[in-house]
Amino acid sequence: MSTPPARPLPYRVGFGEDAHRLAPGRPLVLGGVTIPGAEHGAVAHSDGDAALHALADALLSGLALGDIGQYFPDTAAEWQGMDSRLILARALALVRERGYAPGNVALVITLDRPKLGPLRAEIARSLAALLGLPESDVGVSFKTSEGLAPAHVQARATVLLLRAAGEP
Ligand SMILES: Nc1ccn([C@@H]2O[C@H](COP(=O)(O)O)[C@@H](O)[C@H]2O)c(=O)n1
Ligand SMILES: C[C@@]1(CO)OP(=O)(O)OP(=O)(O)OC[C@H]1O
Repeated sequence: MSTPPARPLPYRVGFGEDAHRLAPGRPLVLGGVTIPGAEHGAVAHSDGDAALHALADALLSGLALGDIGQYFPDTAAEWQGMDSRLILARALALVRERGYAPGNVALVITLDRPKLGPLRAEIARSLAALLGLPESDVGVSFKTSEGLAPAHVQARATVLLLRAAGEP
């Protein structure tokens, strides 16, 4: 996929989002964490981790590198049930190859149930490890849809990309 070389800006900002319908009898995975006791999980080709999909798209968008569907088509049998941590790792590699690295990230997950607040630290720790960031640079927020979309999980992410030291 040919993309024009990024201008060597010292900072770049990216934004991504993802949503999945929820259905009973499947796990709910968010930020690489399987949510204990969740009665509904994401309907998806992969493991349906909307938080990692939003973060991966945020990384890609900061350098105009398209979106995750271009790298992992949801029609390809090889990605059926895939661990979305591989998607985030690929987006991170593409960003790093171009001389950038995440500075900090902000993630909002919209989910009516279950309450994710008790898992905030675990989710932030998981994301920090996947991104190679301190937890203090990983902002994780939770919202409900106020009953508008109870069978739906959505995530939105913003990332600040920093030009790596020593890059020309
Ligand atoms: N799955 C969720 C959703 C929300 N929270 C917490 O509830 C607060 C209120 O959410 P509203 O959408 O009604 O504003 C929110 O600020 C979160 O702290 C949660 O823990 N898990
Ligand atoms: C992750 C991929 C590929 O399995 O599919 P889904 O798991 O359905 O997720 P979505 O964000 O709808 O599309 C992106 C695809 O790359």
